[in-house]
Amino acid sequence: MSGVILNNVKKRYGAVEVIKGVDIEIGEGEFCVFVGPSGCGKSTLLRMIAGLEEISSGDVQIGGRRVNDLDPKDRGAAMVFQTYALYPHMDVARNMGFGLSMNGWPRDEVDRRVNEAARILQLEPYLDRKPRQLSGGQRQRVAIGRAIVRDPEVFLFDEPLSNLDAELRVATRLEIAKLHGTLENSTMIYVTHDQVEAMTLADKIVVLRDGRVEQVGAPMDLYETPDNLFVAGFIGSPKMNFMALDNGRLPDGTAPAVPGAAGAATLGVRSDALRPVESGGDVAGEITVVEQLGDAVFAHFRTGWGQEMVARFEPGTRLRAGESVRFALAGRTHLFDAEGRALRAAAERLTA
Ligand SMILES: Nc1ncnc2c1ncn2[C@@H]1O[C@H](COP(=O)(O)OP(=O)(O)OP(=O)(O)O)[C@@H](O)[C@H]1O
Repeated sequence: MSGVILNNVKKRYGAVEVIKGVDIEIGEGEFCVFVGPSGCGKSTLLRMIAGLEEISSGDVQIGGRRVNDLDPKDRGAAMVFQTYALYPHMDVARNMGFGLSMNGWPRDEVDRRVNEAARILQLEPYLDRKPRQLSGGQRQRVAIGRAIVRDPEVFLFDEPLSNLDAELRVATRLEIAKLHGTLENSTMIYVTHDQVEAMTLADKIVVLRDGRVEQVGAPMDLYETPDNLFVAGFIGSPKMNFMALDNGRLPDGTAPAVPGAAGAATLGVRSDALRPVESGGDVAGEITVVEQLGDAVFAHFRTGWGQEMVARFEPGTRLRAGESVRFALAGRTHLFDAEGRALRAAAERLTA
């Protein structure tokens, strides 16, 4: 039993409340990602689980035990930080085993665990190198190794990829996903502001905003059925297109073919749910920028009422800035009320 439960957790710095009552249940072996914009409280929440920040009120449980008053080292959690903070004068093996040695573990057991972590992370060829002789990705693997040797119930990752360049970020992300597969039953909590990392790694995503949970769910549930405008706009790339509705009509007076639109304040549609048409359709505009990505073409266009939107075209489609385009809504559409809450009943598939 190594799940993590947060029960009405709050954090105050003086008079300022930065975590405003958070309830989350993370099952044993689950990979849970906290995602949200800068300053929403992701790191604070993770540090409260780790024991690096005091909990102002509420409970944190790890493996069924309330850990609020336990020292970080007694919580069964190991944290991997954004800056790997390796000891520059120690080789890789010493860096990984140092914490255990300091806690009086026998040499044989430290060596055994370091070798096992090095095997899992494919660091065996580098065990006697110093950190300066490693790439950024290898250094981050050593930092992860330092957590693995402790054999924790819960791994806590605080933006571990943000110091790596784009290519290494993808490679290390895949390694972390594999690691989760290898270390069966170990629960992982991972903080990022990058929704692509969240979508690709998580079993469960917790979307945070301003110290509160906006929605919890599996990646595709959040993508397909966001609870509100914030989650709809945050999850998915490119961002969902939003159009204001007035009595079911778009700002240019068009009534889009969406059941239930009359009661909604905002219509949301992803770039792949806009089907190009020669005439008629629901939305028209002029292309401003064309992005050729190889496996897709994204056309950014400006509608007659001056709104920037984006549509996905098939690979190889030839488009130019300045061209006029028209689209029918041809896929899942999302409707939101004036408070930004999803109106679920109307969010149904259309075959326009
Ligand atoms: N020691 C502190 N004293 C006062 N306010 C703090 C302190 N530490 C963090 N905060 C505030 O708490 C809020 C949450 O910070 P936190 O670092 O958890 O956000 P985050 O979501 O991890 O952001 P980022 O993605 O930028 O790291 C922020 O508004 C921050 O300014």
